[in-house]
Amino acid sequence: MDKLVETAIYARKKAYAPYSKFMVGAAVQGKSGRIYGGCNIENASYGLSICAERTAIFKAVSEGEQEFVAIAIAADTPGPVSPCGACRQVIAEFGIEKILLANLRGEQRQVTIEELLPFGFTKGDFRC
Ligand SMILES: O=c1ccn([C@H]2C[C@H](O)[C@@H](CO)O2)c(=O)[nH]1
Ligand SMILES: [Zn+2]
Repeated sequence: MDKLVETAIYARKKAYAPYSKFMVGAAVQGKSGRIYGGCNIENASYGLSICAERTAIFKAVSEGEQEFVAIAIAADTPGPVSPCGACRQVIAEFGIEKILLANLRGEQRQVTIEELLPFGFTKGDFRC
């Protein structure tokens, strides 16, 4: 199995999801080669919860990584997990080209950000 998917599955085990009980893991690889894992972290004030994808990307950025090779996302879903709109927007921000969606049954699908977020808002939209 792809190492990035394996890391996402491992990161999922750390999820803090007492409310939804839906555990998600992600792993992003920076151009430096380093891999950063992330999990979803929920809150009693539900809206403050953060997804696994954004945890992983924000961890990486806070470590100085701003260019990425790929991201993998994994959850216990019937098919490969589909990231939420907020995470699609953050993936688009960093132009991550290789996006691997996976589940725990070993099903995997590679998609592009254009497929996930067609006609998305980008920094190009407010530069005149
Ligand atoms: O791609 C996804 C979809 C959902 N979640 C989290 C948010 C919330 O904690 C829980 C249920 O939506 O799953 C993620 O982390 N990533
Ligand atoms: Zn999300």
